[in-house]
Amino acid sequence: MKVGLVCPYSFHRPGGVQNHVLGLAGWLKSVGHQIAILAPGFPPDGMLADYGLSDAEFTTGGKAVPLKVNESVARINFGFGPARKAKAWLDAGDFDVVHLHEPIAPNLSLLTLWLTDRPVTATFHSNSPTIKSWKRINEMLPGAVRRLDAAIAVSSVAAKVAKENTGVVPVVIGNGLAIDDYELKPVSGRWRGGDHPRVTFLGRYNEPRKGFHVLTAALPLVRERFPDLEVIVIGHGPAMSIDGVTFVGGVSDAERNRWLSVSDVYVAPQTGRESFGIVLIEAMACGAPVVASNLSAFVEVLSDHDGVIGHIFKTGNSHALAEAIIDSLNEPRDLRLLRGRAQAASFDWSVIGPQIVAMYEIAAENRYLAVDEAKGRARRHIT
Ligand SMILES: Nc1nc2c(ncn2[C@@H]2O[C@H](COP(=O)(O)OP(=O)(O)O[C@H]3O[C@H](CO)[C@@H](O)[C@H](O)[C@@H]3O)[C@@H](O)[C@H]2O)c(=O)[nH]1
Repeated sequence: MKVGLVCPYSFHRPGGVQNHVLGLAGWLKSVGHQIAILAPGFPPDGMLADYGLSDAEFTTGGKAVPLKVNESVARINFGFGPARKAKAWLDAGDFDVVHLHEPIAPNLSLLTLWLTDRPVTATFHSNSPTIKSWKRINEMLPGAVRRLDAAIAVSSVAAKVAKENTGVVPVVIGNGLAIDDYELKPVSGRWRGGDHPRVTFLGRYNEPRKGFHVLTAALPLVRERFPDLEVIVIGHGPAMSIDGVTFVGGVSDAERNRWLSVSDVYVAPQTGRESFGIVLIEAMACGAPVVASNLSAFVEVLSDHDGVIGHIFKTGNSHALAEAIIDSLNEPRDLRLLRGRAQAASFDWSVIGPQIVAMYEIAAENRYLAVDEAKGRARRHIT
């Protein structure tokens, strides 16, 4: 199958949707499909190669501009320039299916949706309260969302938001990861990475919704019990200095996984609007015990047949977070290692990828039926 994937967010840095598109493209290619990616920005050196992709498989949709949305900064683009690029990419790609991500906002995915006559599958990633302007765009331009041939959401909460914003009822298929890229180190001593406990935070620490402030406020309480606690912060953001906290910056995926594999607790203190929580899966893949806020997407991702893996604390409450970290540090390090790893493996691309391909097949069938029906209507109109 020739698959064209569109990501509306700039590829200049890692992000949940970007990584999902890259991972999916890499897996599709590995099982024999032809892929092409269209997204704003330019991927940094090595980013495509890390996923087994070549430079020729990426086309830039132009420069992105930062826009405040969903308590985050989205780097997206829209307008005639990106539309021209999308049209040229569609013409050159001659795709069997076009897979758009987040095509409900004014962005490159929505432009591509307007421009293509091919079967379209969409994935909804967002968990933001209904955005009135988006809802209005979808009501004003019913051809846009109704044009989708198949729809996916990454979690139940993302499906609910998609339905509220567009009326579409998507099938839930989570984010994927390549489990073999994540290192699972055996536990040999009291602590996973040396002679003292280590807590790790991962993500855009300057974005309030990622909840880094909830963690920093919890640290003094945790240190009363574990004075030698080391705190590692992985992620892009402005220079910051906090006593006892090491900012390692934006690191490669391999380096990120290495830190996670020597962490005694991975803390996810996000305060809301998470649609899935790929970071939890990544941490569990590396064997890190998880302490996470009580967000519905997080609880869904952390739940296996025996209940919730790790510790959930009251969202935004630093005291509850401190207690959860202490409880987690007091448990044997290997308690949930294999259970977390098994949960992460259930999101391996070998599991998630075929479900997405099935949605491509549904999109092709639905498109065929829609075109056939339109032809029938035209014939009835003529006779
Ligand atoms: N290598 C590396 N990876 C990083 C770094 N910082 C973040 N990442 C990676 O970037 C990805 C996104 O992380 P988040 O910050 O948690 O997600 P988001 O961009 O807000 O994504 C949204 O969509 C995702 C996909 O559906 C959701 O999973 C997520 O909950 C959220 O709603 C994860 O794979 C994470 O490991 C870094 O410095 N280095």
